Amino acid sequence: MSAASPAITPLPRVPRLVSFRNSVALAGNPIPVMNAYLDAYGDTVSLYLGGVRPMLLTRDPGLMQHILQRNHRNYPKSELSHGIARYLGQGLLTSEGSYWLQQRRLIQPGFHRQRLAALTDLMLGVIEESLEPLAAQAARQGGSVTVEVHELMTATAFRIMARSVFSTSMSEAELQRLAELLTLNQAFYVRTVRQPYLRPWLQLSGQYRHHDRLATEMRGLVRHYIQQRQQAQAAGAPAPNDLLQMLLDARYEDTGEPMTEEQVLDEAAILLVAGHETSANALSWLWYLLARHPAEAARVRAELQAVLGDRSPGFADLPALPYSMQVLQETLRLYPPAWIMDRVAQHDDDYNGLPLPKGTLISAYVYGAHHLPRLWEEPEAFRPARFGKDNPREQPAYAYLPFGGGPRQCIGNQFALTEMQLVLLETLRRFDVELLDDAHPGLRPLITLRPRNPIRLRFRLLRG
Ligand code: HEM
Repeated sequence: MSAASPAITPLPRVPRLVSFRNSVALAGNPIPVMNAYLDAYGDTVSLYLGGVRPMLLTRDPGLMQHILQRNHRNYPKSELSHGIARYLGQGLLTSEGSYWLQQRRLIQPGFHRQRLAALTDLMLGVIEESLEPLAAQAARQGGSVTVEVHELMTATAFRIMARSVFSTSMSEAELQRLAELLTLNQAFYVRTVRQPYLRPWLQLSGQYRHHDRLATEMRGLVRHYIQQRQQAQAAGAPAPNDLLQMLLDARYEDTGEPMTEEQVLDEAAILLVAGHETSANALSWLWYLLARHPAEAARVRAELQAVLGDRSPGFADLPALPYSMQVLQETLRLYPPAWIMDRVAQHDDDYNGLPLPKGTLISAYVYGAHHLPRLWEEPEAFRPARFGKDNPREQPAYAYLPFGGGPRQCIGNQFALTEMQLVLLETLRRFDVELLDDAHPGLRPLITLRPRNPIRLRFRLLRG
């Protein structure tokens, strides 16, 4: 087959009846269903989402690169991604075309290294606030405390994000309500996508209206913080160095104008959502893996002791702690929070002989590529050494894409890696982390890949 004129290859198709029969299983946990389809039919397969919506599912790195990078102009996000805008607004994550590009150009500089370095202290403060009560409780209880790690990491990552955006601490009740509203709407949205046949009933039973009200409440909470900031500044308060200030200070290159309050609200809400749940899930899986693999935890601790001695890490220390980064990279391979991404063909196209007619919905199955035995030796094994400098990567481009790829790659990837590295190091400086329950927590793939069941671990104080 020549690269210039590849033969047209008919795409394997999961029969519609099989798609429909599996739609309930797919709604519960799509990962085993998708794996089974791809194992049976090949790396790219066509199926019916919920037995209704035709879709092309792929774990082929080449095709993923084609839609995300090489020919990205032809592949905007699909209605699956845009639909969430109903609950989140039109921010970077949900917008498209020239509006997206203008916003990306405006916001990208806000994530430069100096800002990240400036946010490090704030992150360390939040981590300290999360760990200190646990250390105190462990000390009272003879040296250890039981932790449900997904809850702890969600609260920590949410606080890090909320403080990075808004600086001033929100009340605990507001934080919790905000997190709850985001979770409720996300779960509802995913249900409407995976079980489209339920939509008429959800409409009739007032579920859509209810969730619209929750979205209004969420926006109200965020708006309150924006207005508070504007009032403080009008009264001459100094400007904090946080992401909200970055959004308020940003000026469009062509007009010199700032964003409207609605735009700032949309972008702030998107940062909160995109930035906390992804990291929270990655960190939860990280603790599960390290508790399962104490030798790996010991290796991270040895590295941090050698580099930091007894002190906390600063931003400048992080590059000197490569093994902690490898542990994160391997966690993101095994449990990529953004486990699937969707795009839709705007015009007729083809890839390596595979016709991709206008309107084709394509799901880039990141989890599938990260677990493909053809690409990864013993793909289910937790082996941070894979990402070592001395271990040349053998995978093709786009075999590993926890932060996506192409122009819509995650804007917060450095932010996330910094935050996660700090959580990892600060926790291991204080605690040994032990597994309480041998069972795998299971997967709950919503928009992000959560653990299905609680992950209960024992945090044992290292000193005192
Ligand atoms: C482990 C943590 C994270 C993971 C795995 C992750 C993953 C991703 C992925 C895969 C995309 C691309 C989605 C697509 O192309 O369809 C994305 C986009 C995005 N992420 Fe992240 N993310 C993480 C953390 C963060 C953080 C901390 C922030 C904010 C501080 C953030 C903000 C965003 C935004 C705004 C976008 C949309 C960018 C655009 O379309 O221009 N993410 N993220």
